[in-house]
Amino acid sequence: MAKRLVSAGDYEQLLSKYDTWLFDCDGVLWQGDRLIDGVPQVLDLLRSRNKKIFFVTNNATKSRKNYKTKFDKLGIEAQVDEVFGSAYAAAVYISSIMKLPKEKKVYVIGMKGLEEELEEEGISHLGGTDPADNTLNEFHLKNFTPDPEVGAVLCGLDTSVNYTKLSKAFTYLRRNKDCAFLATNIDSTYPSAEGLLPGAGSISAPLQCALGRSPISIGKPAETMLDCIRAKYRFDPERTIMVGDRLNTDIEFGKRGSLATLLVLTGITHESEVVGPNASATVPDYFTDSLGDLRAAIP
Ligand SMILES: O=C(O)[C@H](O)[C@H](O)COP(=O)(O)O
Ligand SMILES: [Mg+2]
Repeated sequence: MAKRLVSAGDYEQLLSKYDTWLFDCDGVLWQGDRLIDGVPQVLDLLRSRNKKIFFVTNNATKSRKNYKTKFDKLGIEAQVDEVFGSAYAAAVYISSIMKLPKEKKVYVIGMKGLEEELEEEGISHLGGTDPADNTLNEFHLKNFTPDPEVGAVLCGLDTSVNYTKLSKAFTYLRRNKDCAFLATNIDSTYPSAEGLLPGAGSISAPLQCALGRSPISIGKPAETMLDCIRAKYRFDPERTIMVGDRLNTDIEFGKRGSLATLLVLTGITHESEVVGPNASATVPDYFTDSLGDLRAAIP
């Protein structure tokens, strides 16, 4: 049963109980570029109490460096090394887990930040922001010569997705059974400042439909990102809490990592999915309306 946090005492108890705080970004810190009220003050409070903070986002449109720029612009103290995004996790997965040979390439449906993380890991890529792929011209197979070195297709949130990119990715995957089908994440929707939009899962879904096969999804709830944090930092899972807005990614991710979980209602999930007759089977340990509520614990 999820415990709703209501009093200053409830928030103070959370602060005392957990030393490491993992924050989802979209729907928790912000909606699009609109900062959620009280977030900077709560993060400052945690830092003043010497808490370790990490940002763990499935949003693959930005690299860790891009996120540092966004944090700076929004007036939130954050270091690049505290940011773990699904773009970074995908690059690490391809280089260190899949061990894609260096001569092989990745066909990308995604944005600049994803390409930057692949480049940081020394992974060759094509597609993505290439102007030749970002066209609304008709696509004809007779005009397409697939690159024989493509060994994986990687799909992330791409606000410029089109038939050419989907057709090239489809052709790579259909013609080469050894070509890996990867997704940075499969979130169905994206919580923009003005409301929900199709998420990364809705970008790879057409390929899933056309191919009859699902991608390997690297972001939350998969443990890849937690493995990336574990590879760099030591933390006690019993004194670590994951704060998120989506039950089937953030809260499931926390549970799989044996972390405590706090759900906030400023993103995807509604209270009726947490308590009552229609509650989801994936129940957080705690929930509250907004991360900003923790200001109540500020002396
Ligand atoms: O569609 C997506 O990629 C996601 O909605 C998204 O961007 C989630 O980001 P997060 O909530 O993990 O920060
Ligand atoms: Mg979120």
